Amino acid sequence: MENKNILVVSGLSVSYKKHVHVLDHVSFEIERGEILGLVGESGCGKSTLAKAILSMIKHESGEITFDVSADSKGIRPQMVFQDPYSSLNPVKKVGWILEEPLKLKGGITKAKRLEKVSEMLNRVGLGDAYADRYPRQLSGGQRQRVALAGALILEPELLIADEPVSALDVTIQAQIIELLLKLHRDMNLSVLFISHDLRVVYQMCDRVMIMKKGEIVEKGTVQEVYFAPKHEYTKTLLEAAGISEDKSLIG
Ligand SMILES: Nc1ncnc2c1ncn2[C@@H]1O[C@H](COP(=O)(O)OP(=O)(O)OP(=O)(O)O)[C@@H](O)[C@H]1O
Repeated sequence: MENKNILVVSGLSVSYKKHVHVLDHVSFEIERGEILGLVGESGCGKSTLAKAILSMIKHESGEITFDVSADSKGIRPQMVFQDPYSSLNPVKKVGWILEEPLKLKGGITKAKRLEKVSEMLNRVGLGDAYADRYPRQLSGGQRQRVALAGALILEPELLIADEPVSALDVTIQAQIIELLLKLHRDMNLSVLFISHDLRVVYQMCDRVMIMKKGEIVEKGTVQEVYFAPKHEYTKTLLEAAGISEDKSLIG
C-alpha cells in the first residue's frame, strides 16, 4: 500500500562550523499531496532545513526518509528559490535550460524532450516563444515561472519552494501563488512551502509549522495555528503581522 507520508524527518540536527544547532531535533512529516508551510523569522534555519532534506548539506543526527512511490521513477525532490535568476544559467536560452534535466536523465528522444519543454512552458503560463529567450530578457515573475518549469519537468513528487514569491511585488506574488496552486493540483505534487509571510502561507498551505531558532515550536492545520495558536511565539508572529486583531485581513 502507498505510504501516507512522502517525507518523514525525525530528530534532525544540523550545525555549521561556527554555528551550532542551527537545527535542533526537528521532526515532522509531509503527507502525500499536501502543501505544508514552514514559517519563521529570518535566520531561524528554514533554508538550512530545505538544504538538509535535499542532501545539499550534511546533518549531524536524525533521519530523513523520502518515500518514492512506484510511479515516480525515483525522481528526487526538487527545489525553487527566492531568486530564480541565480538558479538559471544566464548564458543559456530557456529552452536549453528546460531540456537539460531531461538530457541528464537520459533515454528520452529529442522530439519527446522538445514536446515536454513545450508542455511545461504552457503549463506555467508562458508560450513556446519563451524557449528562445535568455533569462535576462524575462521579468522576475517570468523567471520564477521558468524556474518552476525546470523544477517540475521531471515530474517529481515533492517540491520544496524556499521563499518563491518573496522577491516579487504583490500582484506578481498573487499570480505565482495561483500558478503554484494549479501545478499542485494538476501534477499531484506535495509541497514544502517556506516563507516568512504568514498571509502568503495562509493562502497556500493545508498545514503549517512555526520555527524559532532551529526548533519547530508549533504545528497544525492552518486554521488551528492561526485561530487557536498555542505557543507564545506563534501569537507574537501573528500579532506582528496584524492577523490576530483583524482576521478579515487574511485571504
Ligand atoms: N554556510 C553557513 N555557514 C555558517 N552559518 C550558516 C551558513 N548558512 C546559514 N548559516 C547560519 O545558520 C542560521 C540559519 O540560516 P538559514 O539560512 O537556514 O535561515 P533562514 O531561516 O532560511 O533565513 P532567511 O529567511 O533569512 O533566508 C543563520 O544564523 C545563518 O547565519
